[in-house]
Amino acid sequence: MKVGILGATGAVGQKFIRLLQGHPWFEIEALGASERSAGKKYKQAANWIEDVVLPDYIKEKTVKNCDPAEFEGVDFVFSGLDSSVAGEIEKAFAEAGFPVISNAKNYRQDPTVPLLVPEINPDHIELIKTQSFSKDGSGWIVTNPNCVAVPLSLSLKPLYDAFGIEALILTTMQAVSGAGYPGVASLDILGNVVPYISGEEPKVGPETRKLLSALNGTDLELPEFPVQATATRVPSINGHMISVTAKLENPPADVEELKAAYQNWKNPIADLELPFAPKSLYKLHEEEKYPQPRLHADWENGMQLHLGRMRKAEVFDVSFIAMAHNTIRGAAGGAILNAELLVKKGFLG
Ligand SMILES: NC(=O)C1=CN([C@@H]2O[C@H](COP(=O)(O)OP(=O)(O)OC[C@H]3O[C@@H](n4cnc5c(N)ncnc54)[C@H](OP(=O)(O)O)[C@@H]3O)[C@@H](O)[C@H]2O)C=CC1
Ligand SMILES: N[C@@H](CC(=O)OP(=O)(O)O)C(=O)O
Repeated sequence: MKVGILGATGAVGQKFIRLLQGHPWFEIEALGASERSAGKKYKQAANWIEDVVLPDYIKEKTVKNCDPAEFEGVDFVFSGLDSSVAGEIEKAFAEAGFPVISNAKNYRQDPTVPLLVPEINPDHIELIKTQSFSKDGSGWIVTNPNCVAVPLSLSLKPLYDAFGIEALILTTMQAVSGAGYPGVASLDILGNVVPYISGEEPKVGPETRKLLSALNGTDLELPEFPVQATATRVPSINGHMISVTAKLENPPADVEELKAAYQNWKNPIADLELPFAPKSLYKLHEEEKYPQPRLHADWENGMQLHLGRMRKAEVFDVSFIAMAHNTIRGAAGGAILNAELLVKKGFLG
């Protein structure tokens, strides 16, 4: 299938370009960005920050405006657009009949738009049928969650299914790549921790509850557990780490029962053979000093969810660490996996 990338010059857009090299189903046809970039060769428009060589055929592509009329012949688009413009542009593409698979936050809480992590809520893609962006239904939007909500929800899903969740307290340790490029000023982050990320904390609870909700007909039945989140920026490059403490409805008797919840959990996409799905979704680290972003974020091509420090908690019931690559599992890689699921389920192609 021929794909377009909106926001192709940005940090997430570049990750899409890198990850789509050699993809067995998807081929990059068109690259879009702002009017500052449109009309230039990609090599002139983008400041390439990936640590691989920029492919020749991408270097020489002319960047387009993010105008649906310029994307004729493209089967669907990935969006890594800045959220200040993603709302209008993604809507225009959906209205023009393009499926849009977005990283941006704008449509995540729209009740007709799936907020999708294939291993958690693949059934939510049915919501696409309730969308009315295009008259014939050919244009629609699917979003992937915030790069904290992805590892958090993946870490919670087996616990939610086995024990139920009553409340969460968590602190994030978010890598600098999450802030895009040039991102956080070096004088703020080198040898330092910044205890606040603007706009981050209010997204964590609502996105996690939407991901874990049950689809009843065309309605999502949202769980009600409260989430107390503190978002901090730390000087790691890739890999968002979260310290989670959970109050559960029916807590496990011991740590072994807690770990067994992950080992016994059935992954709903395990048999679909999606190219970007990690072979083993959960890596439960037994060493107390793991997981670590620098050592583990790239495992399984950046798509694995790392868990560690599983323990009974003195406050609430259980505590653990969750960690995943923020721009791969939490952004471009997650969006590619979403597209693969949508192909397999007959929504794309
Ligand atoms: N970084 C991360 O870890 C994550 C990011 N996201 C989300 O993904 C999106 C992109 O993030 P990131 O790549 O870091 O951001 P960047 O700022 O690096 O990139 C933004 C992109 O949007 C384009 N753009 C900006 N203004 C316009 C416009 N008026 N019209 C068309 N295109 C425009 C830019 O083009 P140009 O170069 O021409 O200005 C660029 O391609 C955001 O919504 C972000 O919240 C989601 C999850 C994780
Ligand atoms: N805010 C996140 C990245 C991000 O862009 O999030 P969102 O997709 O929810 O806007 C971070 O700083 O690490």
